[in-house]
Amino acid sequence: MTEASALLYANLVVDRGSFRLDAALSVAAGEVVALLGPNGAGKTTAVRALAGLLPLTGGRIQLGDRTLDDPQRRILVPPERRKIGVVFQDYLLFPHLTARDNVAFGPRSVGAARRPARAAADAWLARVGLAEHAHRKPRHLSGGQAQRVALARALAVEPVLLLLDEPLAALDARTRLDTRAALQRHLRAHSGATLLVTHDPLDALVLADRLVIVEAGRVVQEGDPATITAQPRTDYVASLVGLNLYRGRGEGHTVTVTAGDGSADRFQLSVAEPVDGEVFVAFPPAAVALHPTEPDGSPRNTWPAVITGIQRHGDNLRVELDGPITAAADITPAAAAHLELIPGSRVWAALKATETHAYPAGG
Ligand SMILES: Nc1ncnc2c1ncn2[C@@H]1O[C@H](COP(=O)(O)OP(=O)(O)OP(=O)(O)O)[C@@H](O)[C@H]1O
Repeated sequence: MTEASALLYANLVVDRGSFRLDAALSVAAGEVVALLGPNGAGKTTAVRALAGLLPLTGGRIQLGDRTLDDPQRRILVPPERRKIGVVFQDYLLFPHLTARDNVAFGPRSVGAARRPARAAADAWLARVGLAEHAHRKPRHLSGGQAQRVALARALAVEPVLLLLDEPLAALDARTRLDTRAALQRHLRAHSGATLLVTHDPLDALVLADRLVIVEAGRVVQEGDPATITAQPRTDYVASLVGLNLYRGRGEGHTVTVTAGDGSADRFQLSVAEPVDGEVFVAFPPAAVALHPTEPDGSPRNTWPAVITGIQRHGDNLRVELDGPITAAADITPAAAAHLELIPGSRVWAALKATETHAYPAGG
C-alpha cells in the first residue's frame, strides 16, 4: 500500500532500553490489519506509541491528513486528540462507573457535553447488545460483557483508528468464540482503520484482512492470511500456522536444505514444483509418515530420525523428530500402535514430494 492510499501510515521507531521497535505499518480505511508476534516482539510498544502513551524516538505517525507524532518536527499530539479508540487487553473499565458512564467517558474525554455523550453511550450499548445492562457496574458484568463495554467506549469516540490490544485474551474459550464473532461484525461496520494486536493466530485469521508479523521489533512478513499461511518465511510464522519449514538451495525437483546448526551435513528433499535458487520448503506434519524400519517403495523422501517429544494433537499424536532435519509428524493412533513411541526411539520418516510446497526465499 502506498503512503497516499493509507489512512494510517506509521513508521514506528521506539527505543526502550536495549529494545528497539522499528516497524512501518499502514492501514487503509475499512481495513483490519492484525499485528502478530511472539512475546516481547514489540506489539504493546506499537500500540502505546500509536495511542500516544509512548512518544516515538524516530519515524512518524500519520492518520488521515494529521501528523500525530514526528519527533524531528517536534510534533506530538496528546492521546485524547488523536481520534483513536483503544481497547486494552484488560479493558480498564472504571470500576465505580456504570457501563453507560464508562462508555460516555469516551466522548466526554474528547470534549462532548454530558447529554450527547450519554446519548452516544446508550446507542453504542444497544449496538453491542447491552442496552439492559447500562446501569451495571463492571463487577456485575461478565468478562464478555465487559469486553463489549470497552469496545463500545472505543467506538463511541468515532475513531479514525481503532486499536485493539489482545481484546479477547482475558476471556474463556466459549466466551471467546461468541465475542470473536460479535467483534467481527463490529469491525466490518467500522469505516475507519483497525489495528488488532494479538499473539493468537486464530483471532488474526478470522478478524483481519491483512497480517503484519513482528519479531524482535522488526516486520518479518506481511500479507493476506492465505499467502502467509501457505508461505511462511520464518520459524515463528511456520509454527504459528503449523508447518515444517526449511530454507535451502533448489535445483529442479531437489532442494538441498541449509542446516540450521551450520554443520556440513547436506540433506536433500524432493519437491513437487521445480525450483531454482534460494527457496523455502514447507509441509504439514500430517504429510510425514513414521515407520519402524526403512520403508521401501513409493515416497521419495525418507530419513532416519530420533523421537524427541510426543504430544496429543486433536485426535492424533504430534511427534517431534530430530535427525538430519528437525520436523514434526502427526500420526494417527493406529499408526502409533506400530511404533515404539518414546523419546529416544529411532524411526524412519517418509514424506511424499507431492505434499511439499517450495517457494522463492528472496534475499
Ligand atoms: N518499560 C520498559 N522499559 C524498557 N523496556 C521495556 C519496557 N517495556 C517493555 N520493554 C521491552 O520492550 C520489548 C517489547 O515489549 P512489548 O511489550 O512491546 O512486546 P509484546 O510484543 O507486546 O509482548 P507481549 O506479547 O509479551 O505483550 C521487550 O523486550 C521488553 O523487555
